[in-house]
Amino acid sequence: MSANIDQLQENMSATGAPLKGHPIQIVVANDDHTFELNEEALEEVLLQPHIRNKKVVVVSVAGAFRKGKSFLLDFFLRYLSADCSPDWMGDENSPLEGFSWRGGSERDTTGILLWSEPFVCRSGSGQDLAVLLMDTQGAFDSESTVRDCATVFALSTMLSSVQVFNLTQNIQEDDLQHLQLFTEYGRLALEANDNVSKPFQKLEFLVRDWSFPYEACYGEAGGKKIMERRLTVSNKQHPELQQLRRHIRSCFDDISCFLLPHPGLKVATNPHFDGRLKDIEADFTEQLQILVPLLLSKENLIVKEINGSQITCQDLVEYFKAYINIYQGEELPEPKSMLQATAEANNLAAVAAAKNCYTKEMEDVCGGDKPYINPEMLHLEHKRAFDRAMELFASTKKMGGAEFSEAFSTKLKIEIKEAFDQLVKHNETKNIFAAARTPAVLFTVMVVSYLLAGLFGVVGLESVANLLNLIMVGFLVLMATWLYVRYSGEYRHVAVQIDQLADHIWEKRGNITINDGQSATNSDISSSQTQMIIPVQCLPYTTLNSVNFYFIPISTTFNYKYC
Ligand SMILES: Nc1nc2c(ncn2[C@@H]2O[C@H](COP(=O)(O)OP(=O)(O)OP(=O)(O)O)[C@@H](O)[C@H]2O)c(=O)[nH]1
Ligand SMILES: [Mg+2]
Repeated sequence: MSANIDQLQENMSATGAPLKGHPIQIVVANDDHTFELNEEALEEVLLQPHIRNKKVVVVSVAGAFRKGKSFLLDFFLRYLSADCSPDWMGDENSPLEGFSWRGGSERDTTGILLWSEPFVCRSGSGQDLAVLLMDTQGAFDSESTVRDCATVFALSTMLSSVQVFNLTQNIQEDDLQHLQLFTEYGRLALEANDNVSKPFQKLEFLVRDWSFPYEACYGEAGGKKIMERRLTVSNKQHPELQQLRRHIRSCFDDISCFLLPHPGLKVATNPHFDGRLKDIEADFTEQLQILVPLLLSKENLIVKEINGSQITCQDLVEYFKAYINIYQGEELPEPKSMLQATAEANNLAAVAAAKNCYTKEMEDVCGGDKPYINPEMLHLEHKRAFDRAMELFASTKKMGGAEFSEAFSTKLKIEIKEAFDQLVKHNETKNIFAAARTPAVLFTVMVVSYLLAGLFGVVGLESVANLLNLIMVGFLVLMATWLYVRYSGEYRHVAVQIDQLADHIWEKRGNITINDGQSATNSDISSSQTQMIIPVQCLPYTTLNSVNFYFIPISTTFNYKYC
């Protein structure tokens, strides 16, 4: 199928004119669900000297798999090969050739293909245009993800001037929903997304096997009737349906519809059918003779436009490269199936409800107007509220199954943990002792420095006394600065630094105890975490030596014992 451009086949078309060229895979679908551009092949097709500077017309056929897309494209090929002559259908015994098509239930076309030889056609205005035919991988086969289908549809819509949306039997609501999803995926990728100009050009709904000609006749007129019915927005419709219709209309400059009859049982069911006209119902070929010129006759050709300017084959190469890059990257959100999107939505709703339950419970315990609560109690309350929230999440009916919900359950746990951390911090700020920690620590250091300075001054160690005085002044400045910042609300980062220093000293509080060398007992040292004991014996006796002095400031820091 993925033939090489070097091996130019020269098939004979049904009209007797040589069918020059072959299908060539431009976008390759890899097994790991990535898409790759075959740049070399693309350039060989589009940079041929006789067409590279010509304006380009790109006609693509896209839609569900196994619905006769490639088969239809081969009739387009016949028409263009016959230079749009009226008897382009040719003789009734020639097999249909060109893009690979076949019967059976398994998918055939993968990725995106172009016909290797663009057709040069003179437009109604006398300009020579290069016409390209694009075949696409069918959507919704069992091997493709939603993302694969959306990527192929979006890429082919972005790169074509006419997108034929191939449907069977009717235009159903799910067809419109998929069209909405796929076009939105394409629109998202386009940078010039101003929501005013329409991103794509012509969309042709092509309904195959139309079985109700008594309701709407085959062809364009019947198609128009059906399309108006399906795409009309009315106030009676649910807003969701209205929005879907507006979205589709806002994506394309022109939308039309064509109803094709069933081609007959030989086409649909005979494994030996090779596309010859004599096996196809006359109704079908008659309508085909109307449809193909509607899309490809010289007067009806639509040049590919991007951002309002017509582009050449050479420009198209660059757009192919740019667009495929977008779909190879991670910047676009993952398009989801309806079930997945719905399951995600109701799991997220369950997470929100459970988190709300937790927040409400905790607000009753330690909300903004509630007083400080003991941290252990707070932890117990948190556990209770957490269990209730998790129970609520588990008991809420959700789509997607237990495995799918697992990720959301983890998300809920993380969110509750974050909320609890915030509550703990908030609770801390309500503790007036904690709030007073910084000034208390600073004040304590000042007083201790002052007392020790006096002590050292008396015994004649002036330099030590001066150093301690300096420390005291330093802490006085810190205290003044801290008070100013707290009062004015300016230079808050300075206050944060001072708080950190105070916290650091606070944390070391239990480690500094001045003792007389005797072993400390619980009764004479209030801090049970004594680790470093500095014997006061190393200090000379002072006037204070007879005073048993425990200096324990508010919420206690240092334990000094002078004997
Ligand atoms: N019922 C019906 N069958 C058709 C029609 N046109 C072609 N077929 C048959 O549909 C089968 C599939 O044709 P293809 O052209 O390979 O279909 P496709 O959409 O390209 O399939 P994939 O490449 O797998 O996406 C063939 O057996 C055709 O004979 C049609 O209008 N109606
Ligand atoms: Mg195909």
